[in-house]
Amino acid sequence: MVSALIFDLDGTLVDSAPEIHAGVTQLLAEEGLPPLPFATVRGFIGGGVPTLITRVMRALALPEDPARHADLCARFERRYEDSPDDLTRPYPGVEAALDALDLPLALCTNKPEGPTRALLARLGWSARFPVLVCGDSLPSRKPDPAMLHHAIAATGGGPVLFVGDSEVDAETAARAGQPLLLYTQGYRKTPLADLPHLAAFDHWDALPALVSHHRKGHPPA
Ligand SMILES: O=C(O)COP(=O)(O)O
Ligand SMILES: [Mg+2]
Repeated sequence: MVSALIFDLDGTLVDSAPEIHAGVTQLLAEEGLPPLPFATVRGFIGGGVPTLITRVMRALALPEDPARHADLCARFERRYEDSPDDLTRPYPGVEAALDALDLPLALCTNKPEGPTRALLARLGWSARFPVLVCGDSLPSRKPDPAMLHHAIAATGGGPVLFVGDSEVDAETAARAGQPLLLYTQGYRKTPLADLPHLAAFDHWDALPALVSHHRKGHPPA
């Protein structure tokens, strides 16, 4: 019997790619560097801010420089938390689906805690997720399974269903031995068939019934 639902955030509950692209674009402009295409930056989302900045630096063939990387991460995160563009929106049907679920909900996101809390407050979602495990909550980030293990422990020990959108989420679920419900409209680049998952869904309207179907038997991942 499933006792909690654990959600990824970016690309799963919300489309944050326009905001992340705007932040990267401003950062690059401040550095006197050209912008990267939207689709390129969207494809860099999923591993957290340090991974995003590493990918941006590589895409522009910038030399590996840990001090510059740290500086760019810090500046990106400051802007991310302030969200001057306010471009991030829930995917269609998310709020109704969350309202319909009668299980404890938690977030397990590689987005840092500051921007996560600020976004939840802007969306009026702060009370929805009593448990938050964010990209800077623990020494490691997804796909290391520690974040998911932490979220499971904090929601009563499981069993859980993990809901995510990306290669990172599929690897995290597999390494944690947990079943994944895969949202197909996020930032995944790999064909669905190549990612381990219990079930997939294209629209949030389908999620409550999917959860009802899987919560009783809790089939193995
Ligand atoms: O911040 C990211 O890169 C991704 O965050 P997510 O784990 O919520 O998809
Ligand atoms: Mg995601």
